[in-house]
Amino acid sequence: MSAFTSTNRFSRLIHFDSCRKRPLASSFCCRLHYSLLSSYASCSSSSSIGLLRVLRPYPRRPAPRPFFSANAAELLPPDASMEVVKAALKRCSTQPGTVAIRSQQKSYSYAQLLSSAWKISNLLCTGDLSNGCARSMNGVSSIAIGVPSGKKNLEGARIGIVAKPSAEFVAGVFGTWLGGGVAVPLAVSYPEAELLHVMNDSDVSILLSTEEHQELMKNVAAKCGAQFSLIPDVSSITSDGDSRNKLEVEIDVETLRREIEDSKALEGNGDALIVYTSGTTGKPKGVVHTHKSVTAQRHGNIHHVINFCTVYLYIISYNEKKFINLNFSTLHVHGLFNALFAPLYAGAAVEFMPKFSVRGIWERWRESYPKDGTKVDNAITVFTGVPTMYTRLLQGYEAMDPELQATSASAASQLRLMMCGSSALPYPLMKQWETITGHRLLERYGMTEFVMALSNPLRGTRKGGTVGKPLPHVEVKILMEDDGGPDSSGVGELCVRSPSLFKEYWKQPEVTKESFIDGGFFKTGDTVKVDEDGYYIILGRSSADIIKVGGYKLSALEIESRILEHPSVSECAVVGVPDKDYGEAICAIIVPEAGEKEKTEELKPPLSLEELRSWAKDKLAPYKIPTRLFSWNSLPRNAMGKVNKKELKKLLE
Ligand SMILES: Nc1ncnc2c1ncn2[C@@H]1O[C@H](COP(=O)(O)OP(=O)(O)OP(=O)(O)O)[C@@H](O)[C@H]1O
Repeated sequence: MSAFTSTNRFSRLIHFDSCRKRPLASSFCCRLHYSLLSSYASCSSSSSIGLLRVLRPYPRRPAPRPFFSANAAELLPPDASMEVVKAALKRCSTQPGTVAIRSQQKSYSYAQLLSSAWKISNLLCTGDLSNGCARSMNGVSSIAIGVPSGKKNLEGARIGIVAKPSAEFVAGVFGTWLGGGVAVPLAVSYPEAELLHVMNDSDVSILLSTEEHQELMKNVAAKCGAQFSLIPDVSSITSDGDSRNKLEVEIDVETLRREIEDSKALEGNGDALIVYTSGTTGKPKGVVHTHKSVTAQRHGNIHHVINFCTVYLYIISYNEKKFINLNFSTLHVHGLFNALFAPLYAGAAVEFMPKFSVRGIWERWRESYPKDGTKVDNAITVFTGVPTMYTRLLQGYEAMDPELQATSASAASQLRLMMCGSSALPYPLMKQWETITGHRLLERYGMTEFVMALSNPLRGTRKGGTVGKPLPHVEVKILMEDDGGPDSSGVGELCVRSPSLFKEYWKQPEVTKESFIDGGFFKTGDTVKVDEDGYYIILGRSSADIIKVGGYKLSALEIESRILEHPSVSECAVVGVPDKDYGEAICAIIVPEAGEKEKTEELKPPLSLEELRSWAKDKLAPYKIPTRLFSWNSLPRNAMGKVNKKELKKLLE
């Protein structure tokens, strides 16, 4: 451990790395009360938790030793995004038929994916429609663009990609990279105003999309002065590969490999992606990720790809080599890096479900592991989601009849790994999921700006209410709120330095500059502390989740997690609202359990403030108990399932 004082004399920076344990005793400063985890320490895994009224527990999985696999870093390749393409190319040479993507009953091999990407890249660069790759659909030519004269490739031009999660989406991204462009994934579901904001902000010059969105997207492209083109369909194994003989396929793959390698398209210098933040704390910002980060060079052999590969490297070293990962979103880093690039890099197949469907997921798990306990070919083995997805899946489970519950729980228990991230996983939700499926969710902490930084271990103790420890090569500091002395609360803003850090906020040099402190550490804006075992506890966004009541600073996430234990509460958000006496008052907004809603008479809320306060008396300190309560039918959430608390506060005004 090393501790040092920052340039701000009121702050103190505490420096950790992944190998070290907790730096300071975090005794509580008298008027700072953060105790997200400590309050759980006394919870048994059974009846005291209201939400745990669940059936058939599965045995806990054995939790063996090391926190992070020691040799993970040695396996990491030297640059980021393009490394995924290189790995795909290698795989298509050595195992041409290996499935990369499954979507809507079709399978696409690594070779088919790359072949399409290569065509897209050529067409983006040359505008050549004569090579037979581009098709004409309803009078709209696919890829009819070409780079401006005098340029050898796209030279960093931004290529917007609007497609549901599909082989075409992946081919569009890979094709953009091979052509030297910067991919800007855009959501089909964005309202037009938001699409226009992102397109204009990132100066998208070419918009790629698929046939089903072409009318809307042509319009959007025209409004932004961008060119529009369709992404050619990627041929699938059933429609193409099966009908040709093995030798023919192998010759094609070899030619493709040579062409791509000879073209130097794989060098991949410069910017690779612009991903927009969720906009939970403000307008979405364009986060620029590079192929090869400056940090990676500075660190010599430490590689940018680490974050999205690390988890999969663990899995690889675990036992079997074949995984199928279920993915619904390619818009944010969780879906894009963790559930797409990482598994493709690792040689897994990614199965896309066009949109999140509770029934569809349970069905897919039951199909994967049918009643008799057997596992089918192409069974889903890995699942990663945001907490709201697990809440919805639980609601779906509760609505099933007992027989279906039994087969569903049994199927889910047979997946190899279930992960959770992107927002706080409430402890009651984690426990309930574990009771039903036997999986203790592997919770991680990440951000658009660095993908992943902290993680509970694949093998080892996964501590509820914490996000584990820094991943290998990730360094973190806490910018302390107090003087960091012996009575310090240990609470402060988390700062991260990692080979995977983004390069900049697109066209926002000032904001970029302000986001870093000396030494290249990025200020996350999250308030954290470290527990006695060195596990990090996220107390919440400093700007939205830390409520200032009188002299106390309280974590909204802690209070939410407690309220969720109430048997009548299905969802909950806690915010601070202005209060003339105390500065802020604690306001809880709950969504009642479905059954409770039905039981409730029209005018009587399912849970009154008095009932909540009296129930919470022995669960929360008096100053943490809400003084205002609203019961709503749903909480406003963004595409990532996150509650935008700034917007929520406006609704309460
Ligand atoms: N496991 C986790 N537990 C608690 N919070 C988490 C976890 N993982 C991510 N987060 C929260 O999500 C944030 C990162 O999400 P993202 O990059 O999408 O930005 P956002 O905060 O949702 O949007 P914006 O930056 O536009 O406000 C983190 O800063 C943190 O607040």
